[in-house]
Amino acid sequence: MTASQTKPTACLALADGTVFYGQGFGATGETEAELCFNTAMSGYQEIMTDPSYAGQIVTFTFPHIGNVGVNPDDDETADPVAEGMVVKWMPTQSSNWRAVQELSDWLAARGRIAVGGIDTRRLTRAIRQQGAPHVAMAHNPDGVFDVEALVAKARAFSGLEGLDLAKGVTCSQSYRWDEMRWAWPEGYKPQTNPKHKVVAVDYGAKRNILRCLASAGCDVTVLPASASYDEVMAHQPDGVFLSNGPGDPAATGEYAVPMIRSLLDNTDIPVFGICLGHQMLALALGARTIKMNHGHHGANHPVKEVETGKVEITSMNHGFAVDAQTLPDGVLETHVSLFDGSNCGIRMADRPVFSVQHHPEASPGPQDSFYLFERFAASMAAA
Ligand SMILES: NC(=O)CC[C@H](N)C(=O)O
Repeated sequence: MTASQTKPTACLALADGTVFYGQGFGATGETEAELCFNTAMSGYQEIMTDPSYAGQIVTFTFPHIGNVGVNPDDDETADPVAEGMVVKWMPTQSSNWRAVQELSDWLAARGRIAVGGIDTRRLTRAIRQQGAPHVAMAHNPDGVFDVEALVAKARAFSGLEGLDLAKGVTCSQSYRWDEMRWAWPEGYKPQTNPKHKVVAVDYGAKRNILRCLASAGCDVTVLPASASYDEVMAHQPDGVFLSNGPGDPAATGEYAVPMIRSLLDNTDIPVFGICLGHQMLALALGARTIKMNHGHHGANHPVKEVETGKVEITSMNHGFAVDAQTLPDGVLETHVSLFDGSNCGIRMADRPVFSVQHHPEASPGPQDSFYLFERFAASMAAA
């Protein structure tokens, strides 16, 4: 029997009333969220555990999801933070020497709903056309759904605009990070003696970003998102790192921006930001952020470094973007997306203060962007 002939056990309702039926896996129950699509062909576990996906359900355009199972090493944080997943084919039994659990059991243990047997191509077209929709999703083994109630739930979902979700995924206390990357760009020598004291502000940091900082020679102390200027400076950092994270940058900026502004006004220490951290820095410098239609979520996004003309293939996950038109004098646009020309990087013209929209830590994805960590380390060495 194909999935379409089997009695549906999961239902996905879009706010416009479109309904998709499929086979549920993972946890049972209901959830509502914004729906996005991710085009990466690998890394589903890293995607599901990327804290930046809080408040979102991910549609995977690659059809074979779950086939390599899950393992504890690939988590970007302790639990999945994406609300749920939508896939084309039901996961088959996993086959990989690293797998310790099936995707479905892993999701069930973590309370995350998934649906398979969905026409993800049709769904992706709908997301592109209407912009990331608000949806409600239910998994019920009895196959009984109150579709009208689900559509109403989807309509009632507030959306991500105005939501500070970083406070829900940041660490509760400061901690040290010293684990290194496991794989290296060709010819790269890991820095085993940390030289630079770095405070990493955690808006929802992925572990592999912290590993990359450690591998570039940073002695990393991670602080909660709400850390004040005084709390940051108490660590006497050589540099400050601003992490990725979920939700609307303008909302998180309400408390993050004053800290970053104080840092820029009162010190000349290097600052490096990634994704939400990039947006925080841009806001602190006086630029604005905007909601994108359907965002960028994938592992093959070409980004051009303006100064060199060099193109890097990057990993992306963002639904908001820095509006390059609003960058003030003295702040340069350093990187642009070759998909749609949107801003992917900035730097202050006269100081080692810079940030990028993409995820240069390469998990998942290639290693083209690792130079950014080395650039941050070099700017601290030069300071
Ligand atoms: N990965 C991120 O840090 C995402 C940043 C922000 N939440 C956005 O959606 O644009």
